[in-house]
Amino acid sequence: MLAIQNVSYAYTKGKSILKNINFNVKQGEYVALLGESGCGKSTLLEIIYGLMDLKEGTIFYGDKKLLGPKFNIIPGHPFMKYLAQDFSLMPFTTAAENVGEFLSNIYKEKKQARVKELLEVVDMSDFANTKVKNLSGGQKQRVAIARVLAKEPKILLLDEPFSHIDNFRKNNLRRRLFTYLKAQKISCIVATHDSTDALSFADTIHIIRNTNIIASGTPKEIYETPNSVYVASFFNEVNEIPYKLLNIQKKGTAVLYPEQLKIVEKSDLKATVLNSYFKGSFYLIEVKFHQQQIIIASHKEHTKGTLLNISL
Ligand SMILES: Nc1ncnc2c1ncn2[C@@H]1O[C@H](COP(=O)(O)OP(=O)(O)OP(=O)(O)O)[C@@H](O)[C@H]1O
Repeated sequence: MLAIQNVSYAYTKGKSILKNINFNVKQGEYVALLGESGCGKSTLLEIIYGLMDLKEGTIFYGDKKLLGPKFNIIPGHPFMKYLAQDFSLMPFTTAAENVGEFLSNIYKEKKQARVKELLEVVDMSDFANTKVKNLSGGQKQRVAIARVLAKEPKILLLDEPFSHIDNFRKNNLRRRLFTYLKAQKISCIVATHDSTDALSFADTIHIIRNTNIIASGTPKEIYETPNSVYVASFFNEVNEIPYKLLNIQKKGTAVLYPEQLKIVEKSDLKATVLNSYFKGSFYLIEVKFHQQQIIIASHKEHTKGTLLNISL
């Protein structure tokens, strides 16, 4: 449906932000772009939306080549909506008016029903008649999400869509929004730092580093077989332990999440407890293993100085 082919970009000559980016997005697919701050996620969304002219690379929507502002008087495309980090709302009108701004006034009842439906998706029905300037940051963000959905885009580009929303609401909102998008077969590309956005909901994750996509796959593939510490560290704490310290006859270093190390009754591998951190349903135990500090998940707390037997 959407094909991003060999896209490269530099704001200033000789300083590449993105190099040879390639990926496809199918109808109804949710693609997450994950990467550290400044790696070019927003730039890529802006390019896809048509806010920048490309010197290298092409973007196709089906057979149609998408062009930048040089060729489009009004940048952007009718089938695609982009939610930037600044929301772009009208502060002096109500949440409902913002959501309905681009909907036709000819069919008033239809418009009202659509606005109501979308405010329900983002759990903002109670604030329908509140002026946007009187809403909190998170509430504004929810109105902005409803607004980009109003005209039933085929593709949605979301830049850190839940960054202002507290955890209590975030999980609920994510479930509602992504269920809605799947049901409507709306494709979406989300730029995020938040691993939950990606792990729990995305169909495909692309991880960007130093101008390139360095890992792509389903959330399960990327989580279970990360190709580097950078990739793994988006999802969890990570330990890098030389194989020889784990008594494994292999060159190199193992990349292990805390839950991949176990505390057992007996083992040749000994570690001394430095700290226990309560994480709600489990503890993270920081231990000294040889000269290294590593982190192990445990269902119970361990007191400082305890000698633990550990294994893989
Ligand atoms: N208009 C611009 N002119 C020049 N450089 C820019 C411009 N916009 C962004 N940059 C630079 O391009 C790089 C990528 O920025 P971008 O906003 O795409 O990153 P990001 O991954 O979305 O970051 P974040 O997660 O912090 O939002 C950064 O080094 C940034 O300083």
